[in-house]
Amino acid sequence: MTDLVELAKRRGFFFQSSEAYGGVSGFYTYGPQGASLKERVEETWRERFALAEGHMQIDAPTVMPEPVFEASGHLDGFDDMLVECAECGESHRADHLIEGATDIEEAESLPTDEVASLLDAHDIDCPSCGAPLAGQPVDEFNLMFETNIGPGTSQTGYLRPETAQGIFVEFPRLKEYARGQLPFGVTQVGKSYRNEISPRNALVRTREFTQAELELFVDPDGDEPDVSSVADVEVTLYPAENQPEGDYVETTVGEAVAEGVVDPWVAYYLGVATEWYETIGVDFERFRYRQHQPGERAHYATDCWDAEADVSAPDEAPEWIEIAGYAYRGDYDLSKHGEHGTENFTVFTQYDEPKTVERASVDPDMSYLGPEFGGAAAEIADALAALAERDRAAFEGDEVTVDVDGESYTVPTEKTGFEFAEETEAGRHVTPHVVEPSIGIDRTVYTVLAHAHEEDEVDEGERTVLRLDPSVAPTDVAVFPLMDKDGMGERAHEIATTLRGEGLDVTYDDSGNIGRRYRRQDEVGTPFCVTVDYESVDEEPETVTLRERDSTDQVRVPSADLASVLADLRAGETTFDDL
Ligand SMILES: Nc1ncnc2c1ncn2[C@@H]1O[C@H](COP(=O)(O)OP(=O)(O)OP(=O)(O)O)[C@@H](O)[C@H]1O
Repeated sequence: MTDLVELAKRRGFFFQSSEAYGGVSGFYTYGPQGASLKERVEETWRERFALAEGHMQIDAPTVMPEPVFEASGHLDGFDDMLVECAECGESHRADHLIEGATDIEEAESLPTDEVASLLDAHDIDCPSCGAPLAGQPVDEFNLMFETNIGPGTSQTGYLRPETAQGIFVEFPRLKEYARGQLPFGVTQVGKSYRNEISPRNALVRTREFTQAELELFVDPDGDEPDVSSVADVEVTLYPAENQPEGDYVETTVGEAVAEGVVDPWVAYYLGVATEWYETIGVDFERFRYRQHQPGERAHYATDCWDAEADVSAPDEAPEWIEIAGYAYRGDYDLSKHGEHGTENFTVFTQYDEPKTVERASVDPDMSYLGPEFGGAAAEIADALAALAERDRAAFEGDEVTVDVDGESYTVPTEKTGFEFAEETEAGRHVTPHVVEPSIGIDRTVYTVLAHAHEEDEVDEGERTVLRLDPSVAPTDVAVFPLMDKDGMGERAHEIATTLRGEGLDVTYDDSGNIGRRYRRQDEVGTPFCVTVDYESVDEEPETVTLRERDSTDQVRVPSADLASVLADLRAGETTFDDL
């Protein structure tokens, strides 16, 4: 990681923020190259996950009030295990220390006291100063950043730990925009915040990061998805039962669905995602979808697969990081907001044909039931309502008997308010289930850089090159005058301006010898360089040298054709060899 992080800093991809004040860990600034690369990765995501799929996009606030996170479960449960070193005061993820020192894979799912005993039993030391951590308490630490909304402490708010809540909370309005038709999808790209105990590995674990999330709302009793458009997409799967040592399964999305290996909705998005990862230049030799172990999944999720990338440097041991999660989340999110919020989080789905349904009901209150019913009137009313729904015949006699907490109560039937009717229903209210592709943009950017990063030999000697796909490279083309004299500088400026006018991102560089300039562009991943030389200014019609980054091959191209040649090369409609 260090070579890449050093290159990223030197060439303006990313660097630690606020270094003038000593820096603060877990916060990174994207420099000129990185900001552009990140923006392009986000843009390609939007094109594939929102525009091509016909989904909505929203942009919700990053601060949300406390009740949102009470409902979502983050306030109670969004914790990591913290152990602090008594010697140096550094904080560490206790579960990560256990995983590093033992065969235990998901220490996160163990109780804190057990993790504390494991720290003792395995004589685990502080990674920062080497002092023993034995005897130190392990605590649950909530990862949300808390803030006050408005002056005083009147209202507590939190920085959102995931963009998803902004979508769930607005569901009652969003469903109107979708005209109440399921399935429909809502996307959002934006910042999320987690007060990570131990931020590390540059962009991989930060305290402020960008997520791109899609929440697809589906009818749990509706049709299965049509995966035909991505059925042939090849995927490398690492199913739960094959972990940790077993084989990967090389298959297609279509086969994975046919064989029941992946939930069909999740599989559809693994297909969409794979197409997207290909466009941004992820190396599939170092990429897999790993299924969550049952104990690792959130209790409400029925299937979840993480996209994982190996971001190790060449010749180093693999270093797998999670870059995204693709999950079937059931109705958990909307049910919770339905229970806590004041709006309706269900959707009315219309049947193809109206249906006749039987409705049986009882008096919902029954507070008139006297002391002989032990003050259990409300519970008796509930039990009778449930009985009416499942067994209408129980109300045919003069009395009806129900059990409440092991006690039997007999109520005169006329007092139950039992009613029965047949009704015609046009549809029903359902709480949609959620299918969620949740992508970390920063980890994706990091993967794209790690997979593009190479050292190779060219005529001019050893070089560092980023073989970035032209669709995400921060600069489309660099324009150089061979020397800034004899009109070459002026022509190069004019050509740069013309190309900018065509919508290309162009760098102009006239400093240092030409070899050095090529090398600089190779290091930031610029796919093509144009050089204006003596031949260019002397000959009619004017030609320039076009150099390709990966092969370092050069051809002469008429200046007048440059914009269209570059457009074709970027779109993959022509190759450099064809020129
Ligand atoms: N601290 C972070 N820094 C950068 N990206 C993050 C961070 N936490 C989460 N992400 C990104 O958001 C995505 C979805 O978030 P999710 O809640 O599934 O992550 P997670 O499983 O908690 O990640 P981890 O287990 O690595 O903490 C992740 O796949 C990752 O790409």
